[in-house]
Amino acid sequence: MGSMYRASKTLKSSRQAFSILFNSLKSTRQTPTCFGLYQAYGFSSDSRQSSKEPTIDLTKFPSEKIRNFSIIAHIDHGKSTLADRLMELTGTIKKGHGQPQYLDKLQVERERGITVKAQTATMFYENKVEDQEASGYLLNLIDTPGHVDFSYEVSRSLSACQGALLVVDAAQGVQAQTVANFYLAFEANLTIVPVINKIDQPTADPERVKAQLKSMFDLNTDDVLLVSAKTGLGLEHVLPAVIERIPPPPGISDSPLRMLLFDSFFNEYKGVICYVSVVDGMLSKGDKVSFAASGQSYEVLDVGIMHPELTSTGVLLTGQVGYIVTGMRTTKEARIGDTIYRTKTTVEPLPGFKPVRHMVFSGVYPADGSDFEALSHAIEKLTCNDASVSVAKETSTALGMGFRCGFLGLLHMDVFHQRLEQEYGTQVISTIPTVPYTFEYSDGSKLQVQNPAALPSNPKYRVTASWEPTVIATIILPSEYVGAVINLCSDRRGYASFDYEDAEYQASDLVKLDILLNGQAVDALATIVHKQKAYRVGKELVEKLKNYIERQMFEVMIQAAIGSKIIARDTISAMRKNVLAKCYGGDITRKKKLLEKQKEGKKRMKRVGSVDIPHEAFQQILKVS
Ligand SMILES: Nc1nc2c(ncn2[C@@H]2O[C@H](COP(=O)(O)OP(=O)(O)OP(=O)(O)O)[C@@H](O)[C@H]2O)c(=O)[nH]1
Repeated sequence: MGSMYRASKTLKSSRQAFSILFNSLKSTRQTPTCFGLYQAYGFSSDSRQSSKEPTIDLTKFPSEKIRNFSIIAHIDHGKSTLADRLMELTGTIKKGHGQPQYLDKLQVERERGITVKAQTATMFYENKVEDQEASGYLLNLIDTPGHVDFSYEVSRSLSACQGALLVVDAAQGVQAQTVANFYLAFEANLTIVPVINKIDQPTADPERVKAQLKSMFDLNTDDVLLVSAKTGLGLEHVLPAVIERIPPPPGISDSPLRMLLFDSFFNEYKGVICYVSVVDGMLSKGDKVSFAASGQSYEVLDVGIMHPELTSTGVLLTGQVGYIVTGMRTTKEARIGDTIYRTKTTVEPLPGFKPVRHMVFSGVYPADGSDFEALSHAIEKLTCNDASVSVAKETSTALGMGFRCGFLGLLHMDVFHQRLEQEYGTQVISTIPTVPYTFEYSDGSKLQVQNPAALPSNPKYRVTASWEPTVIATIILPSEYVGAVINLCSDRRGYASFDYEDAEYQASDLVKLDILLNGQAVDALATIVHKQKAYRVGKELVEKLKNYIERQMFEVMIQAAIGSKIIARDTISAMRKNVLAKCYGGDITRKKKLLEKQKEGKKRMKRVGSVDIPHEAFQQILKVS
């Protein structure tokens, strides 16, 4: 790679423009299986049933013997592999455990080879300093996702840490998410330990990467650790550096208990499991605790650490990170960022987390309308493990009852759908993702729209102005590609796995594009587009729909319209389809089978007016750029 070029560019970008990236990221969907939740969330079969006495004595680890750190990096720079090696080195997992990237526990993570959930592991390590006796330390490691859509996971994880290993690929050097994650850690006042990984690669150039770290982040080149998480080279220096450079957690052990609820998940047997970091004081099993935001109180039924599976310890001390089980039944009671304290004491609540700003909204509907309740339960449980999704009920004439969900980006949205399928066996139809737009009418009123269907097609007052959100995007690339990337940016109105932050709304010429079937608008297919693109998008939508809608007993007219103006149209001619035609009136079982098959087929259809639309049509429309 040549010299680095760093461009900050305000990209007028509705996230629709990310669809190329999104499509390339869409994994091959596999037959949904209900993934073993115990495995996914680190319950060994032991910890499910046994009330074994804790064997780990955490009282041996006062704050000065604790280090809490995250591993942060750009995608694929080797965080999870490094986490594996550190866990092996400390005996937390066995060498050759047969499952690389151990902390990537979700099926979606293993299939896509990316981390989407931050995972914590507690390790015990004997640190030997020359001429001194070895001393035992408790190290909490949090492996974090690299993709920008999951940066909320990173920022929450950092709140439970005092330091971070900033991992950089020795060949690729500093990339967009290296920069973004560095600043997240820097702003959180964490001590940063730079680690150049993959030095075993033939194209590795650690000296160049060291120079980047110095020039971009002012990190001292002498402090940079050189490792290969693959071969184990240089790894022996990592944990001593963590202990030496990262400060212990600053809490006060004889102050009243204060804990931060930084993550949670739902377990069918135990209810909600809360991941906590003990800021002050200590907690024991049987204690009564209250949650500041929800106002609820509970008895602590189990308390322990992630070692790396949930392991009861009976206590958690100041500075430690672990889990608590309280018998909490509904996921709504666990509000991420909440402060937990001992009931009947008064404490200052912790600052919690910045509210999430959702970038992309889409409707999520059960593929079979009757599964609404199942979808509702699945979403409730999944959002317990992914607090960055917003959920509100909505109804569509075409798709029935469902939810409007807000996501941090298109990859996040896609992963959420995949988790619904894989972990809860729920098949969903999602509507075209949209960013939130604002419209102003001639009477001076303004409308914020997260769902294109909610925008009147023929409003009472004329639209006088419209705005779309923008981002400040940072693209890091070798200088020889600058021209090509700038062209790509202006053409796609925003593209790449770059980093971005919210900027203000900008005026933009937006219109609502309706899709009509035999004159009736399909609310689930409505979209808001730029006026100049409306004709092309309308034509594409009509063509795609034509390919997916089968011939029916009558003619079907497909139209794209802006208000009352039709901008594209096509027709599917009528066909009489009699499934029993080939039965010659004889075999009754065969007749029944065919009718059953037809009924099944109908179930996979959504009816708009008199027209049946297959589920696939809705899924495929997502792919329109
Ligand atoms: N050659 C070489 N490959 C490595 C090394 N460390 C990791 N890898 C490979 O790099 C790829 C990505 O590694 P991961 O550990 O999944 O990277 P990650 O940073 O956790 O990825 P995300 O969580 O998706 O951001 C895998 O194929 C690893 O086997 C290394 O030291 N040398």
